[in-house]
Amino acid sequence: MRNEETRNLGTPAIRFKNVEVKVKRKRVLADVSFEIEAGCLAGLLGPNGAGKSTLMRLMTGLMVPDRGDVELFGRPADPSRLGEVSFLPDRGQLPAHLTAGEWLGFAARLYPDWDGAREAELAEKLGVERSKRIGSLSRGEEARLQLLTCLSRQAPLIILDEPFTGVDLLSRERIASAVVGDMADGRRTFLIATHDIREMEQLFDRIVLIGDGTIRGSYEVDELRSSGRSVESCYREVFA
Ligand SMILES: Nc1ncnc2c1ncn2[C@@H]1O[C@H](COP(=O)(O)OP(=O)(O)OP(=O)(O)O)[C@@H](O)[C@H]1O
Repeated sequence: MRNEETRNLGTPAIRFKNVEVKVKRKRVLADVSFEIEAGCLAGLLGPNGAGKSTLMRLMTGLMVPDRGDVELFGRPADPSRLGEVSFLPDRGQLPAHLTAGEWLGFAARLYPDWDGAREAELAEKLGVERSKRIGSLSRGEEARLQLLTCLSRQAPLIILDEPFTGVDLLSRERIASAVVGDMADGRRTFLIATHDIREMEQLFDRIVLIGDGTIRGSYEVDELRSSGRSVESCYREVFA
């Protein structure tokens, strides 16, 4: 668990209350309620098609629920709050004709909260080559550039949807601890949807499990460990 003194234990960073979403008359989220405390690094875990990406899109305010409320830091999620949210979408596409360096220069002008010093430090850690054209990047290289873009902002809430898609095993481990773990100092809140449970397990403060559009449980990872369980064993118990 992060340092309690730096965690805001008051208003939750994320709050879903009785949220329902239908897409083409199919119920994708049903009566979803959970909270993530500010300063926490939380994992959103669940099988394919469980509703993780839908839930994350609701937080950007770019999608609205059919029922229920989504709040960030005590106020309704809304597109006007995108300045507070750094979002890495699951199928985001960067402009293929730009080089990585040109894209980063554009992003620095686009986002008022861009941190140039952090960008330089993370570019090194993530091994991003500025001269490469985005259209010529491999999936894993593009994923690193997406992560760099997202983490170079100072937004208080960071939402990452499958940040490691295409990234090789050893790099996933290194990026998880040296990049995400280092930044999770209790001052910002992370929600990360991932299937890479083993690499992320040590970093999570909380996990929220979702299956078939409903919340299957929300657990403090310290409490899980003190009852002799791991994130992976809990996932298996719930979804096996
Ligand atoms: N635009 C859409 N049209 C039709 N069905 C959709 C649409 N968006 C989402 N769905 C459906 O909603 C369900 C949840 O999708 P979602 O992308 O949120 O799942 P997920 O948990 O992120 O899955 P994965 O782990 O595979 O990325 C799926 O059954 C999906 O087919």
